[in-house]
Amino acid sequence: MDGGSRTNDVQVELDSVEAELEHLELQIAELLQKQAELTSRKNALVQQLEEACDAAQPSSSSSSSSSSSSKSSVADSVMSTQELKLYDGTDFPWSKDTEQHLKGSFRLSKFRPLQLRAINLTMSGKDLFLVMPTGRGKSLCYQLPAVCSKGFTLVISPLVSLMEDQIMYLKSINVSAVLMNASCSKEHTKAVMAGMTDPKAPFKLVYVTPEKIAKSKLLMSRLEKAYNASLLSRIAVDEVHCCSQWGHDFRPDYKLLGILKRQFPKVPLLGLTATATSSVLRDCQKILCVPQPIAITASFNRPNLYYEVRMKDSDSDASLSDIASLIKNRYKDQSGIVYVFSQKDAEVVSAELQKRDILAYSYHANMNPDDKSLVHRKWASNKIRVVVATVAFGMGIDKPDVRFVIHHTISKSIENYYQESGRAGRDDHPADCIIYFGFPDIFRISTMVVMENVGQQKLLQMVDYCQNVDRCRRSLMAVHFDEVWDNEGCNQMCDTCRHAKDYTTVDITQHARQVVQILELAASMDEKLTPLKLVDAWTGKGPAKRRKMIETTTLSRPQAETVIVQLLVQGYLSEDFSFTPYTTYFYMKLGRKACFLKNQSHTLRMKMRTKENGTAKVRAVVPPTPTGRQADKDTSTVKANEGDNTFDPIVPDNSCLPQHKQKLTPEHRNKSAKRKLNPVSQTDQWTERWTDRDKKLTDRCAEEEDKSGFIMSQHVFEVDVEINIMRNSGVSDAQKNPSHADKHCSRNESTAPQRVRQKGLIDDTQSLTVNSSPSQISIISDTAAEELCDLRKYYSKQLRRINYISHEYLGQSREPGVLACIREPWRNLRLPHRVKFSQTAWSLWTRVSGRRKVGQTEVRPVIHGAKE
Ligand SMILES: Nc1ncnc2c1ncn2[C@H]1C[C@H](O)[C@@H](COP(=O)(O)OP(=O)(O)OP(=O)(O)O)O1
Repeated sequence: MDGGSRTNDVQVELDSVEAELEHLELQIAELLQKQAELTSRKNALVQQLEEACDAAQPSSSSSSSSSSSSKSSVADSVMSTQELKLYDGTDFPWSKDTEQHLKGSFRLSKFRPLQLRAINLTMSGKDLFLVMPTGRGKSLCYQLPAVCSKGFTLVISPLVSLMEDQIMYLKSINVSAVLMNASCSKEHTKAVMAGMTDPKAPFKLVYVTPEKIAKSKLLMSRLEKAYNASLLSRIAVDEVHCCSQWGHDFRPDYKLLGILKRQFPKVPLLGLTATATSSVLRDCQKILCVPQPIAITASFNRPNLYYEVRMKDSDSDASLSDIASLIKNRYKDQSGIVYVFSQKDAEVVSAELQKRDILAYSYHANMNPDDKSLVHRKWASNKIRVVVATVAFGMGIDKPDVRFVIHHTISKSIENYYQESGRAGRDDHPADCIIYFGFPDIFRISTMVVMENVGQQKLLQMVDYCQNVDRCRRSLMAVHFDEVWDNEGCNQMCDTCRHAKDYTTVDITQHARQVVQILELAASMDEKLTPLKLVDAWTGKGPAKRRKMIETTTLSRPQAETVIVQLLVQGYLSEDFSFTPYTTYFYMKLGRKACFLKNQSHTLRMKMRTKENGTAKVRAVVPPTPTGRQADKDTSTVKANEGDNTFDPIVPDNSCLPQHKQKLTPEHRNKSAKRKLNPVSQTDQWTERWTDRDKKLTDRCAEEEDKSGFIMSQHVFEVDVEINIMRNSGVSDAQKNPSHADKHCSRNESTAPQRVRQKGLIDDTQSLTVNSSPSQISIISDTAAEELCDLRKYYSKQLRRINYISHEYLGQSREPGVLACIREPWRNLRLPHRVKFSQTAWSLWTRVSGRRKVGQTEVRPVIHGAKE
């Protein structure tokens, strides 16, 4: 057996092993997915069973209302549900006192679910993590115990404004509380420090920032004294999720709070948060050095909130008009927040709403504090109805009658969304939470969170929440917050439950394959596509040359975007980032599951909205009646984002295949004739076309290398190639001094987009001779040099290839033209598997020639594929 055939055999076996491995990976992924589904189902069933057993056992607890809305995770190992229920009782030594202060000091008639349990647990000296939805009354769980205990409670809170709000409130109910932060006067700090060790306890709560704990040794020594005198009664860590890097608001100084439990082990610690998954809680437990905390997690559910996602119109004016129409009709005279992505957006959107006769003010971190507090006060007193705000308007906003929270741009994570939207309906009356979900917004946020630990992952979860019309919005949140959820619990208070009949499942396998094909093609051309370019390419926009090379889709642009988002969320596509000193670029690339699409049996489905909304009668949120119930009225007829949030059904048969823009070769015609005789399945056709394409590319390369000039055969592409020609007369200075031009050309190799034009080194009018061995010399005309330098700045890597390939490709040609050459060709240039120089040259030329008009004299050989 000769060397050649042995290599061949090895290659064949390698291909077969690779194919088998790919198949196995597919099976493994599918099995893993199945395993995840079953595990989640199993957990749900186990939990149901446990709850059934608990219910069957006699309970000594006096309160049952709270238990149904809670679950415990970290607590499981420490206390059984049964034991926990004991803490719902009112027969503790402190029960009378707490009851009295609840009504007397705090002027509240009764506890909300889980408040009593949390208070009893912390009063018993237990360490506790309390996860309770925003606005449910977590603060009471440490404020009331503080009032009922000897000494003072240390409260660690992330925001000074939040502390100030609380202190103002506590003062209004005659509970003494102080705060200490970096901007407090020396006298104030001294007085607070002294008060900490005063047995008369001049204050019941001391609020500090985590930074203060981390930085002030004096404070630690005072705390130690207070601890030794048994005056440090409790430590409350508000927004405890800030400890964990996996939480959505990680604050480095929270990581240092472990010192508290290490120094004061006997003091009960109470961590509070509205949003923390069990893994975040475990992280917090470790960071805070709490050996065996009890976790009480209230249901995340806010039954009075209606959740809705609307597709955002690509025309920003249209989406703003839609928001304005909602505010003026559905939420007439009611209070609300419009959350936006950036400070600039806050200003633009508020100005646009004002133009539409809505009294909306902007609010963002960059405003001066007086302006911020003015906006806050005016809004709180209903002098203005709408605040258009960034996330800076978040923690500590406690207006009870917020009837709507509209997200002009999606939040960066589900946790963030939950908190932001949770500002609505704190008075327990109905309120709406609406997101405007726009395709480009995903990538705006993506570049912002790229540096965050799990920023991308969290953003994709948020995108999934918006895109997914398969499941109740509450159930998606429940999964996120590790809560077992029964869909019935939604009570039609989300758009997917309310419009369930308007959705249908469609097969998007073929569409997915087209997208993958475009990205593969782009990769083979060493080109990166931004999400918008990808949609452009797929929907038939962009350079004519590219359109001819790909299968464009018949889907509308919003549908195409929906499919791409789905592929991204499901891992068929993934993100690729490129950093420059000035900005971050976001590109799409194939995801880990893209290879599955080559498997004929692999199908991909998604639910889409099929029914046109038309002029929708929408529920008008009317001010609550005195009984707290809100009447649902079909009074206002609003054009509810007409047509935007609906999709035509994507027909899951061959009719959805896009038109082929490629010219049919005789060979293709034969093939299609054969197909008519022997029909193959759609997937077969695809696979055939796919492998056909790969093979053709390889074949074409081989042929190209064999032949001189621009003769293409057996290829379906039709490409215009422009070549810069310099006339054959004389040798330039540059030619005599190759290094000169070389230097000129390679001076700036930065890939950062710059548009500095280079001054010519060579006279434009000079004519150059093409050397038979171009890689040995540097010939370059002024114009070509300028062109190359300019292009190099964009595509330095590709240009190296162009330069080199130009000579490989054009050097032997009979054409007297050469674009440029470089002294040292990139001998180690690594091209993707099976991609040859000529092929790469071809694609680069195609692209570059589409982008730039080069040179003084142009030859435009039109190469028609498939013309032998
Ligand atoms: N038992 C109760 N009965 C009636 N109102 C209550 C009760 N407990 C608290 N509240 C009110 C006080 C506040 O106006 C409002 C929200 O309480 P608060 O403690 O600020 O919520 P929270 O701390 O859970 O929200 P956030 O996560 O936004 O900080 O609820």
